[in-house]
Amino acid sequence: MPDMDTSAPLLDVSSVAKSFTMHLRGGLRLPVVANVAFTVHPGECVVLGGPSGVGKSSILRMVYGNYAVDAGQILVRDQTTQEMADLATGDPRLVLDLRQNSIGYVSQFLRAVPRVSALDVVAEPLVTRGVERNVATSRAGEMLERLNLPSALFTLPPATFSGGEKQRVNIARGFITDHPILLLDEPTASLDAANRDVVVAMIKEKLGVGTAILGIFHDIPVREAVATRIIDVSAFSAREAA
Ligand SMILES: Nc1ncnc2c1ncn2[C@@H]1O[C@H](COP(=O)(O)OP(=O)(O)OP(=O)(O)O)[C@@H](O)[C@H]1O
Repeated sequence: MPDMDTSAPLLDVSSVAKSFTMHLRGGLRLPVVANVAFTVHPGECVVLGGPSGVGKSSILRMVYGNYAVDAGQILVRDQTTQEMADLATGDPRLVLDLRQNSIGYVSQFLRAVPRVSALDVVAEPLVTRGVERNVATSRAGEMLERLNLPSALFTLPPATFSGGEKQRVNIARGFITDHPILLLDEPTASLDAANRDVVVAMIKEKLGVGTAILGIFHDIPVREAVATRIIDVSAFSAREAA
């Protein structure tokens, strides 16, 4: 594998703009952000800050390829080739490849799949990467134990779990792989103090091994504990500029 160049960014966003078109409102265009530009280097935790509605989640979703961009580049270091690949203009296949190897995402809410146990939900990203199922399941169990999920829940589907239990399953699933870039959308929003501390420790471990993290953290103590840099997304607001 090529050496990791720690001075080079893993994520390089430039000139990104996004507006939403409201088709049910006669095609009204709602500008959200423009000229979004930042980089994230190995071992950095860059936090997107700023008031509600300013575009933080939209930026995270564009970086994961969930929202199309109107303009700009989202360069992601491809773990396989070590080249920068433009996720903003790439085809869906490139987006899926990057998600498999290079960029992970912990959304705010778990998308519960009926009848799949919590253990299997967490183990699945490892299994799809070729890890033997029993090894993946045992790793998943360790992650869930660390996050204090009662072991009686391990074999149950998370659909009926509490908000905080679902969120812990989601975090375990997002942290079980070693993607070099990790996107976190308020991973501690529904957690109690003890579990928040576990997640903060898990984030710091990721940073320690050179993972580049981009996240949204409304919880101020968590943000202060993990952020290496805070970007005020108001600076990219397309509404103020309009
Ligand atoms: N799919 C969508 N369709 C239309 N408008 C959207 C869509 N997603 C977001 N928006 C609008 O874009 C703006 C930015 O939303 P976004 O969720 O990115 O803000 P945020 O900074 O993450 O807010 P919060 O801190 O409240 O979560 C909001 O005005 C929102 O209504």
